[in-house]
Amino acid sequence: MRIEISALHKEYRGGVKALQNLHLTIPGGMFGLLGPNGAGKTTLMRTLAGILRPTSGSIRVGPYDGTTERGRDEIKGTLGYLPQDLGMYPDLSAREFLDYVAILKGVPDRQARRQQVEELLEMVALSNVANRKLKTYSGGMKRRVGIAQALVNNPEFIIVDEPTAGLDPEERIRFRNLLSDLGGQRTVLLSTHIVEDIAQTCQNLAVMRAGRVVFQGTLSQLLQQAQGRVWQMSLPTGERPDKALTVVSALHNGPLVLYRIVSEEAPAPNALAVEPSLEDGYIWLMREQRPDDLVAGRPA
Ligand SMILES: Nc1ncnc2c1ncn2[C@@H]1O[C@H](COP(=O)(O)OP(=O)(O)OP(=O)(O)O)[C@@H](O)[C@H]1O
Repeated sequence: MRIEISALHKEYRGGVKALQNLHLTIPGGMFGLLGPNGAGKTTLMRTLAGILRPTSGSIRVGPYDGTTERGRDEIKGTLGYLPQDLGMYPDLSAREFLDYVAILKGVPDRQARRQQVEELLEMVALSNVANRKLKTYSGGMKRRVGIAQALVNNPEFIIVDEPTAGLDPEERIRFRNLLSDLGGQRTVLLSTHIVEDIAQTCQNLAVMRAGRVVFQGTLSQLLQQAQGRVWQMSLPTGERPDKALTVVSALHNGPLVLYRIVSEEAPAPNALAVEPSLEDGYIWLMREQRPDDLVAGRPA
């Protein structure tokens, strides 16, 4: 399912312009949305999910028009949403909770519900603990229940907002793999400020800053932007690179410190250009570029 957003604005009461002239095309499959806290990602997710009304602009989700009341209802019918702050009833078991969500989502037949709930529990590897109360679950298990509730009724479009925050590395990898599997047949929009989550799951991504999309393209296009702009140089401990430079990392090694620096020009005559990582590309977008230059292939 293809999603087209154009000239989207959202201004909150009180005058905060959370989305400003935002253009974005999500082709289908896994799609990453990366941006710092406050960039407007949650506002965009909530607007796409029909929870917030845009101030102006257009949204199309497959055949549905997200700017009309009817279109928003149709989108809700085809959408699964895992918000950042999903409320769960701590005294319900995962099985009871999913059954409850299925009732809310209009699966009236008890047998059909039971079958769906069992399939979902299986998919997120929680069948063997499905009768335990949710309050006894770890953070990672709760996220898996969260994705299971988003999958009730097999939606074509899934929005997942910051799903791996607070998870340990093993659970994070497990959750990412689960999302990648889902992206095989659906459109999955994954919003995060964790660069590694996107690097491991999405070929296509957008980067947001201050309510705008400042980059849209593939991972390799983002890396290309940072090509020739990532440097390594060593300085004796106690000396520091110029304050104006963007330092990505500093690795202490005996009497020397190895700095990784993102900069248009070589930061020192002996600095070596190195291959950029996705994190470097992201830092480059955040620190060095102007928003208007950046959307791959078309203006912001
Ligand atoms: N209900 C609201 N009323 C007023 N301003 C809001 C509201 N919700 C969000 N904002 C503001 O809109 C801007 C974008 O916030 P949003 O939550 O969409 O960003 P985000 O990229 O999702 O950040 P985070 O990762 O911290 O949730 C921020 O300046 C925020 O303070």
